[in-house]
Amino acid sequence: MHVVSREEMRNIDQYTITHIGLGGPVLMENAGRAVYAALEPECKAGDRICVVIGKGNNGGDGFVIARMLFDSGAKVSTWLAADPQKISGEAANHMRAYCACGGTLLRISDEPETFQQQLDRADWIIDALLGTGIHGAPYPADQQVIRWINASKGTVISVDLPSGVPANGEAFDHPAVLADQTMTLECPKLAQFMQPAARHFGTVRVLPIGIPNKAYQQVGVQRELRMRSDVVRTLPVRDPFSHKGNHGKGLLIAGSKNMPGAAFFSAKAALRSGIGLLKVSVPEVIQPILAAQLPETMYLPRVQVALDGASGVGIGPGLGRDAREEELVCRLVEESDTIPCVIDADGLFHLRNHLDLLPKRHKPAVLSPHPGEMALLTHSSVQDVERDRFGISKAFAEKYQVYLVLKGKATLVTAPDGRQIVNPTGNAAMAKGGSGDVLTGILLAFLLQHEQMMDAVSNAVYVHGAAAEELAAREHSLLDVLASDLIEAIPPVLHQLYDEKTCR
Ligand SMILES: NC(=O)C1=CN([C@@H]2O[C@H](COP(=O)(O)OP(=O)(O)OC[C@H]3O[C@@H](n4cnc5c(N)ncnc54)[C@H](OP(=O)(O)O)[C@@H]3O)[C@@H](O)[C@H]2O)[C@@H](O)CC1
Ligand SMILES: Nc1ncnc2c1ncn2[C@@H]1O[C@H](COP(=O)(O)OP(=O)(O)O)[C@@H](O)[C@H]1O
Ligand SMILES: [K+]
Repeated sequence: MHVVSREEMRNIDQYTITHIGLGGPVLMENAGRAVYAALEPECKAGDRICVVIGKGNNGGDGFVIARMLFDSGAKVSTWLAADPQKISGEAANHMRAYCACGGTLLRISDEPETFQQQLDRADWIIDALLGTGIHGAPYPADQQVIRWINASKGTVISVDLPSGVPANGEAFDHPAVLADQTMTLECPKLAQFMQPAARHFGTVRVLPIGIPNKAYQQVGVQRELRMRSDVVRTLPVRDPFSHKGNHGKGLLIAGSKNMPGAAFFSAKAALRSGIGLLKVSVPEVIQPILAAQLPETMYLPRVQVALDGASGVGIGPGLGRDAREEELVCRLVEESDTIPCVIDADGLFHLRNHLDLLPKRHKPAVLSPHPGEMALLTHSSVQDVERDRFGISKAFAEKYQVYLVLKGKATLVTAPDGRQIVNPTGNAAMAKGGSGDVLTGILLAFLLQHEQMMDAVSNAVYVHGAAAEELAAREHSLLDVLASDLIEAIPPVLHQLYDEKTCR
């Protein structure tokens, strides 16, 4: 499923209308019909529904929804936030169709008190005020309508976008609808994955409105939301005659005296994610503790680190920040030139002054910063990173020729050629020290078992988040999940995914 910017969505609509010949009224009819079909099973007989309509095409969708509700005998009141004379194009066609079917239009500016009363009594409020077309802050009259909607008690369903939210997710401080549910038309917009916009969406449903694939190809959309079916399709299949050497010989350089756990989490996650052989390089002082906890791996004293036949390397979790480690990180990034290399945490800290090593590699490295580390790598602030996750990731991945995993809610994976995949899994239970170390291990293991690096990285991020969801869905709350619990939830997640693979 594609993820689009405002401009891409407009071009896709335009291509569909002009070159494919599906007219604007058809798409609008499809959009309104899709929202109605999603809403109808949730409404009880006698529920009061208030449809709030703006001047543009988002309002046009609202007319279609109002018409279908009216025709079905629902208790619908339809409120216009604009002058009907100023409504034009497809929206005007659908306004006329609504009226021709016998529907009544009320203007908010004529009867603001009645509007507020009806909003207060409504079980459902359909927000079709503003969609992707808004520029800047909503006009003052619309801001007032938005405040009234937000003060209402009914369930607010936003059509396409919560009104007032900029589709590209730019930071804003003006009023915007706080939806309970957003029925996104055709495909998710960037705003759904960015702060502060994302908080306005409530739960999201994506409703297809019949845009053909050709339109996406023509516009050249390079962003996708990872679907479960993509993960199931691309997970590696084990050859029944395989042996441990076929599933990767990983070398993990992690952990220090004060952070032995980081090495443990990454190593155990790699083993749980299918790696064939794993060697962990830690300072000698912590080796006995780790060896007792994790007897499945081999150990290599930190002072003797060498690739020594490894087919993939993971560097960084809990590594430490001394000059010795900086040298080690640089050496390994250079020496592991032709094999997968995952760099995280302290590895990124050291690498920040040696980024020029990255584009020289034959096999692109995988970097997995959280927003703080990304700010360090780009000499910017966390706010700068969060303001433009998509743009900053793309520029960095292309410039340094790396796979970049920008972590957070909706972790974003970017390939060296600029393709981007948004991850849908995960929850706030992962907001705890050690979660990232688990991801490093899954990444290393998956890179050694997948054909395509983009699949390996995206599937690792998906499984990592799905493990947290699995825990929260069963015996855990969002408060009590530990990094070690995440590792123990990898098996049920993989079990389920492989089950789905064999069912196909
Ligand atoms: N065929 C299609 O393309 C399809 C589109 N679809 C639907 O259309 C939506 C996009 O429609 P859109 O482009 O008309 O924009 P929309 O969000 O309704 O409002 C823009 C209007 O608001 C105005 N306005 C501007 N800035 C403003 C502000 N700050 N505060 C207040 N008002 C402001 C501006 O007028 P202006 O004031 O600039 O004259 C303009 O008239 C999209 O989200 C989806 O729901 C679907 O039906 C599928 C087919
Ligand atoms: N609120 C959240 N929703 C979804 N995922 C989250 C959330 N908070 C953290 N995560 C995930 O948890 C992991 C945390 O990684 P990181 O910050 O590197 O942790 P650490 O360095 O402590 O191990 C990342 O994969 C991130 O995407
Ligand atoms: K809307």
